[in-house]
Amino acid sequence: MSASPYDVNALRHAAGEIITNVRELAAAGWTPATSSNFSRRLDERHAAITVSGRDKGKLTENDIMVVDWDGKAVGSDHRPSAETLLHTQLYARYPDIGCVLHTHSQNQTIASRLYSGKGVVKLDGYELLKAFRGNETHETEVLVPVLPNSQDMHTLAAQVDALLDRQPMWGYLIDGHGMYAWGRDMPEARRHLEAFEFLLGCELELRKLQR
Ligand SMILES: CSC[C@@H](O)[C@@H](O)C(=O)COP(=O)(O)O
Ligand SMILES: [Zn+2]
Repeated sequence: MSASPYDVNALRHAAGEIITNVRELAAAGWTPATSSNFSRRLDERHAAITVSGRDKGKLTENDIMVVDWDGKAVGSDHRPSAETLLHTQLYARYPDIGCVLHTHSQNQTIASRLYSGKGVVKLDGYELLKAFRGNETHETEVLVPVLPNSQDMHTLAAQVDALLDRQPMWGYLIDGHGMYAWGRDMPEARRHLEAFEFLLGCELELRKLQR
């Protein structure tokens, strides 16, 4: 029997981490109707990612599989997330990225609709901006790009790459779709995702009050 191309213990650990964290994100209502997908880097060529179409609130080890940077399944007959390329492009580009989270919360979806014309949500002056790695003061701004939605992941991935060529970022919105956020590991990716969610919620509430 040939050896596995990835560390099976690393997979087990990554799967446990995804399952625990995603259960909490799902309980918050951020993964409705089987939407959303989640991944964790295993090594310099492989990531653990959710199987396509599964109920993200009820994940088990069977719902997590391995892919390479081309988005191809490794050692599994399951179909990886339809949006696998949006995860693997980040791992391939940044060796220090260890976790990518994609959710469909109501705040993320509504903000993506409201700001798709501008193509960006500007977050500035919030203390919570310090939740993003590298920020040490509220006196800064974080720009959250809003990309047009597409069912063609190569098109979306090319747009993300073009953005990353211009500016460092920890996440983006897709119009009418949801949010991608990432970090060096699960706690950091989750902190970034939660900060985006909170701050987008603030912007939406402010818009209502300012009407
Ligand atoms: C159930 S509609 C949402 C999907 O089209 C997609 O955007 C999504 O987030 C989940 O796709 P999946 O293939 O399960 O990873
Ligand atoms: Zn999605």
